[in-house]
Amino acid sequence: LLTLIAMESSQLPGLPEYVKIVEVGPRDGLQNEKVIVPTDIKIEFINKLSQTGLSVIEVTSFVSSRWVPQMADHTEVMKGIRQYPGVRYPVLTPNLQGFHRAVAAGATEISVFGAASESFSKKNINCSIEESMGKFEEVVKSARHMNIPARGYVSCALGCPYEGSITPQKVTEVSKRLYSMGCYEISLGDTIGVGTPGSMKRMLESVMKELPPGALAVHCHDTYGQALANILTALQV
Ligand SMILES: CC(C)(COP(=O)([O-])OP(=O)([O-])OC[C@H]1O[C@@H](n2cnc3c(N)ncnc32)[C@H](O)[C@@H]1OP(=O)([O-])[O-])[C@@H](O)C(=O)NCCC(=O)NCCSC(=O)C[C@@](C)(O)CC(=O)[O-]
Repeated sequence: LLTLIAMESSQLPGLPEYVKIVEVGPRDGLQNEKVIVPTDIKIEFINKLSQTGLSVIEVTSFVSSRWVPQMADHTEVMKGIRQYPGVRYPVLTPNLQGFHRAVAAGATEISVFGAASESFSKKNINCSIEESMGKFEEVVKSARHMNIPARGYVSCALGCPYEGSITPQKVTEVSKRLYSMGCYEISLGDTIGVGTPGSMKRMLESVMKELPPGALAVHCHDTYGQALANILTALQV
């Protein structure tokens, strides 16, 4: 699982010179594993990732353990990892409760996570898109007061497991709200991997009418083997 953001333009036509990788394995990779991975193994995994040259590693989620049991040890993981110089360790925070717990555990960067699909928002974080924006406003405002950078995810940017197609306009609208409230980077998630190079291009062209390309990332799941093609397209748009 990779989240990529292209920076600057390259000598090669259509390809960027530099690509930022946000490693999300310890969080997104593990969150759906049925067997609970022991905390010390997670810590060792993250410490090893830190030694690979990655500059951003998403560590865990400060969510409800009833909803995501695999992330119940968020505080122990956050406190237990070795934080290497030059590496950032963001965590997911859906609301103020999660944010305060994350900060208490030593988090110095956070992400809020919304959706462009009403049904997905309800199933994932138990509230409507509108309600989620209110919660995220509170989190991002508190983060800004503490000089903690905030990212924003938009799930279902290329399709929803419950609603099917999602319009690029809806993705643009949600992205714009997250950016306007102070998220420095918006990660557009192909949550169920149904995107194609064509739908990726259409969605990004819409979002890029409202947001600077440098503030955009893509988060591609490889469910149908399309992630690399979709990422390549995103780098070229
Ligand atoms: C958001 C909630 C918490 C709302 O859950 P809720 O049940 O609506 O929350 P609530 O405010 O009504 O409170 C109910 C109980 O939850 C507790 N609670 C309330 N907030 C927290 C918190 N932060 N941490 C721990 N506990 C919390 C709260 O204290 C209370 O406890 P009780 O009084 O009943 O004992 C819940 O729906 C949840 O935890 N959802 C998790 C969703 C999740 O982690 N999904 C996976 C990540 S998103 C993703 O994978 C997509 C992404 C990012 O990768 C991009 C892509 O691929 O598209």
